Amino acid sequence: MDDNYLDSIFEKYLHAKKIFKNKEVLRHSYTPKELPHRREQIEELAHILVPVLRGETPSNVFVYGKTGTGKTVTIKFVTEELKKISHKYEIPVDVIYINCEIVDTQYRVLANIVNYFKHESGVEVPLVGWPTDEVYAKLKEVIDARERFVIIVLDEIDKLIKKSGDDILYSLTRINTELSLAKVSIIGISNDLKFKEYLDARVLSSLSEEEVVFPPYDANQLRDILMQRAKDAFNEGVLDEGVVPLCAALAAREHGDARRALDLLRVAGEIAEREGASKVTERHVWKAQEKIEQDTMEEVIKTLPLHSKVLLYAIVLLDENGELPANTGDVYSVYKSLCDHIDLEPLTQRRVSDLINELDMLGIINAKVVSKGRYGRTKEIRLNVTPYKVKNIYRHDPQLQTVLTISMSRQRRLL
Ligand SMILES: Nc1ncnc2c1ncn2[C@@H]1O[C@H](COP(=O)(O)OP(=O)(O)OP(=O)(O)O)[C@@H](O)[C@H]1O
Repeated sequence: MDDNYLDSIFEKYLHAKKIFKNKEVLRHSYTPKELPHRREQIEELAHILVPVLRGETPSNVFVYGKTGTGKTVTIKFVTEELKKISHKYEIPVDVIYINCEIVDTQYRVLANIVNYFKHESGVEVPLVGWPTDEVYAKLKEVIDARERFVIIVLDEIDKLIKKSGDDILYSLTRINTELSLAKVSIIGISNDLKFKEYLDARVLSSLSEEEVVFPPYDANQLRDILMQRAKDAFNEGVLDEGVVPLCAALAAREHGDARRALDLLRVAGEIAEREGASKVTERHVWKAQEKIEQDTMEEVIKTLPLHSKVLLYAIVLLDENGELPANTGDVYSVYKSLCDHIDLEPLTQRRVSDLINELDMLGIINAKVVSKGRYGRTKEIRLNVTPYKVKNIYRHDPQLQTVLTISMSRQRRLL
């Protein structure tokens, strides 16, 4: 390789203006000192929690809003402030934050709460193994060891309820009647309002004694949020004027998601940095948008349930064979042959039709209903991603190994 060529690359990066001052500021885990456009929600939450400072139990709260509307960051911000001020008033407050996407069973939630106090109580519940009743009994014992307020934040509470039912909420929302010293309140956070349908009426009414709604941000609000973070994240003068407004406008179009807006800004900066550019421009934002969309789609395809994966693979085979658009019946028969091939009990055609709608909603395929005159209506199914891409994503998927090893000629015979 030409030495001069490498030299010039090193020179280019060495002399490139540094884009980021502190990239951490743009990460999801960073809690900013100010939260523009969340004043109303902060005040509502403070109003709900203030009884703590008077020695009274605050109501349970249900917090609802679409993804990226600042629910988690606002709750963390308000509970941190509450801890500070209650310290001043010498009122012991513990805030236990649990992400139910990760901690998604009744046992694990209870164990997490007990283990939060392990330094004080000396009790540590193992990840599995104890009878749930025993963990619950231990939880009451450690919490009630002294007078205090315990606020349990259950983030993504819908995931927990869908997986493990609402028994846990039934116990936790009633726990105060079984305690003599401590007082417990629950803050449940969700971006899926429909999950309330899964709750028993009594559980629902005690969980949502209070409700705080987080509306999506509009483009102007996102712009303020980005401006405030950009100040600390980027070096002065490196952001072209149109960059922040474009990130804000693109994220507003998506449903006002601040996380998406921050990702766009960060990825645009990273792309500019990699190019050795001295400024982040709108072109970098468009590239960032493309990259994020690709990454998201990949993740969605990777994490589909098994039957949807097999179904998608059937559509890929039809595409490779030049047989798209196909109707539900055609897709079903290839799906069924693939299931037989890997010893998987096929779902009914009706259920598969639902899965087709889901893949359509996720944007992976396009299923358009077309009228066939007096023969009724049918769906025309097309693939929205390249077959190569799907195959590449599934190449290392252990669940699909048997399907992937079907030879080309065999695949043709399945069709
Ligand atoms: N008003 C705001 N000011 C500054 N940053 C914000 C604001 N709102 C949201 N953010 C930032 O946007 C990102 C997403 O926010 P957060 O995680 O709180 O959203 P969420 O509503 O809990 O979303 P999800 O339901 O997907 O968990 C975080 O990085 C957060 O710091």
